Amino acid sequence: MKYKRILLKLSGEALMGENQYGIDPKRLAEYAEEIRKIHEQGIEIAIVIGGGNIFRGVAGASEGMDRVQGDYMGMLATVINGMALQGALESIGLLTRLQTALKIEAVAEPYIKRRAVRHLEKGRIVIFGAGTGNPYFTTDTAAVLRGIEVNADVILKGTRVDGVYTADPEKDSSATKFDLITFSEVLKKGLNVMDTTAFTLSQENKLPIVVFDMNKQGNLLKVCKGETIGTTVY
Ligand SMILES: Nc1ncnc2c1ncn2[C@@H]1O[C@H](COP(=O)(O)OP(=O)(O)OP(=O)(O)O)[C@@H](O)[C@H]1O
Ligand SMILES: O=c1ccn([C@@H]2O[C@H](COP(=O)(O)O)[C@@H](O)[C@H]2O)c(=O)[nH]1
Repeated sequence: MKYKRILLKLSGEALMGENQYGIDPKRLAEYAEEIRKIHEQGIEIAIVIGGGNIFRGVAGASEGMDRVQGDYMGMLATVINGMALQGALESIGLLTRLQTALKIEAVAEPYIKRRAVRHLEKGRIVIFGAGTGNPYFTTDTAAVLRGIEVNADVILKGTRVDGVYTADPEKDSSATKFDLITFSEVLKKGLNVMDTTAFTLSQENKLPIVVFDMNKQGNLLKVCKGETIGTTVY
């Protein structure tokens, strides 16, 4: 395997599956199965999951809600997704821990870096919920932050697009995909597959990101084997 320890970023929106809102149990089960395949290869797995299938602070703010209030709601949405993923992983026999940046002690451990690392060393899958715990951030940035903190080898951004394109492929059908691109180019060209803060933090800490299609069976394992899947940002 190419990586010993990974930080997997899963899109909240992707959890909707074919639905318009919420969590599709079928999609959740598929993701759990993909994660099981890499776990059995001995890879240490930390996960950050988004909340876009439930709530985003900017969406609330655009309808008159206080932005900070909305952001905390978004962070709580990521905890709901984290709990759902935890349930799906445990139902197929994987050991997990959910740690949250906001204290919700009845359902999760508080985020403690040293403890997270110990869980990883013991082969437990660690899910980080509630993003960074601060408003005005995203779970992409949280993924890079936690990736750096637990010393992951790479950020694997599993999403519904199969890489970084010259423009948003969902809006521009003539956009073409990069196999490899530098952080500087991504930032200079304003490619928005992740937010600028996430890319900058990764660049400063020399932590590569692989953007790949998580909805294609076997892709996660292929990325971990080092096959050329998606786009590597370095
Ligand atoms: N240059 C680009 N290359 C590839 N994707 C791009 C680009 N610009 C914008 N995108 C968009 O980036 C998005 C990445 O998907 P993703 O589901 O991870 O978004 P997200 O907002 O982080 O999700 P969530 O908040 O639910 O976790 C896609 O919707 C894709 O269309
Ligand atoms: O560190 C963080 C992470 C997230 N938020 C809020 O949660 C939502 C959902 O996260 P996505 O990354 O968009 O999936 C986000 O829109 C923010 O409102 C946050 O405030 N801080």
